[in-house]
Amino acid sequence: MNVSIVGSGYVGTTVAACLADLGHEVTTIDIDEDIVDAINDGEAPIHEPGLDELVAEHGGSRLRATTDYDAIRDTELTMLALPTPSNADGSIDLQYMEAGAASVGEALAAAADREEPHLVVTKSTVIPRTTDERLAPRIAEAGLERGTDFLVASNPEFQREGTAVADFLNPDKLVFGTDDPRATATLQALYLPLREAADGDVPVVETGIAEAEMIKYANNTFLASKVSLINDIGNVCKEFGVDAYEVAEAIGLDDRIGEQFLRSGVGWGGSCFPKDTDAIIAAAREQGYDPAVLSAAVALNDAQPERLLGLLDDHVDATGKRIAVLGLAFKPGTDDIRNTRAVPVIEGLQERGAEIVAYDPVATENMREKYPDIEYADAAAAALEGASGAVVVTDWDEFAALDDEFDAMADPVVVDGRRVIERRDGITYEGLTW
Ligand SMILES: NC(=O)C1=CN([C@@H]2O[C@H](COP(=O)(O)OP(=O)(O)OC[C@H]3O[C@@H](n4cnc5c(N)ncnc54)[C@H](O)[C@@H]3O)[C@@H](O)[C@H]2O)C=CC1
Ligand SMILES: O=C(O)[C@H]1O[C@H](OP(=O)(O)OP(=O)(O)OC[C@H]2O[C@@H](n3ccc(=O)[nH]c3=O)[C@H](O)[C@@H]2O)[C@H](O)[C@@H](O)[C@@H]1O
Repeated sequence: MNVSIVGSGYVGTTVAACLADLGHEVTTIDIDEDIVDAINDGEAPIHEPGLDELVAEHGGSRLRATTDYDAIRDTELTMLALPTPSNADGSIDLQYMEAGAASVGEALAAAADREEPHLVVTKSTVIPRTTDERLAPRIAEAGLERGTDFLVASNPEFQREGTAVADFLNPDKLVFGTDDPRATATLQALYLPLREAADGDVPVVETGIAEAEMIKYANNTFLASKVSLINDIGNVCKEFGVDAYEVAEAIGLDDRIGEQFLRSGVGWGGSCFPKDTDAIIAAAREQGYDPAVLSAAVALNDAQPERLLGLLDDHVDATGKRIAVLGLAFKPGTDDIRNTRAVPVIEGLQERGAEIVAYDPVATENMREKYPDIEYADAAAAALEGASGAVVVTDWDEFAALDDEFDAMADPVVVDGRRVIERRDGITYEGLTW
């Protein structure tokens, strides 16, 4: 199948490379010429395990990139994988989606007759009814008729950063939100090679467009709330001196609860959980409903970094003291610092007048751009040397191996926000929820 994908970022590039690997002819369209050149040269523009190999194999052949929207005319289906950031009030900013949809419409309108309507698929995460009410009208503006010239659908993406390729190729489910059997048939054909190559059966959810859009928010906000709930329970555990990780392991054995996403600590960050939770809360409020549990999940998440620092305060007055921050990325395996819990931790330490020395195996340069004035160490050991306290923000494996390095601290107080460090003799250890 000939496929085009508008927006060649984390999602667009991963999906494009995987679809090319499954045998489709794929063209990505991006306004960023560096991204376009990289893909055509066989180089992945972003870092994801397994992506370099796929782009090296298919880039410039079955996988191409361009800045020219006219390329979509030669394809049967266009996915929109454009950013959906937050406005200042947390609501969704649809400017990129609307601009992309309008450009797709213009490109399609300039083409001569086509036998079948072109399918435009919303891959990005958008509020229910966006595809119908905000995107389809922008496509039609160029003089096209929905149903005759084009169809729309929603096919949300559930891949995670750091495992995006593996997640896309072996998804827990595929969601096809459509209002026309021709759109469903096209999506079925698109994903047939994936389903044939996947390790097991891949359930397909055929549903309406708004339902598909909502499934994505429900998925992300459920997981974010699950982490907030275990953090809430973990905070209670801490009050009683109970180990929240032992509790989580036991409750995770109940199939109705499930063992995943029960790691309590300093909270959730990243490019999507915070933005998507804020966006669906804002959209619900606009409809006149205030989602109490989701709002509480956000409030609890916002409070965890200060609880972490409160435990540090119990042992050290950080004013004028050297404090090590171990981990800056929003989760291990990535250099992404978007909405990382390290930001409120750093700001809380700055308010206390601490002298911060930060370390992360890969995210230092990104954090340096945001906070150029704090000190960055090139190893965890160097960050700990002479420090009067250390806080652990990201669960990098390498922190679990730290041992003698704590001996070099001026005052060996370790407050662990991710349960990576074992309690041991010679350090004053506080776990956030254990
Ligand atoms: N990053 C992730 O792991 C996941 C993201 N999502 C959702 O997917 C959507 C896209 O996210 P990312 O891929 O992370 O964004 P991104 O920011 O990495 O990529 C977006 C790309 O669109 C390009 N672009 C912007 N305006 C354009 C235009 N008018 N025409 C052509 N290209 C344009 C940008 O240059 C950029 O390369 C969002 O809605 C996000 O919530 C969903 C699942 C996972
Ligand atoms: O919409 C998206 O962009 C994606 O958002 C998340 O993926 P991602 O943000 O890459 O990372 P996760 O592994 O979900 O972790 C999110 C945050 O939750 C935290 N977390 C996760 C699990 C846990 O048990 N405890 C916990 O604190 C992580 O440290 C991290 O800060 C979802 O898991 C994906 O399904 C979704 O496609």
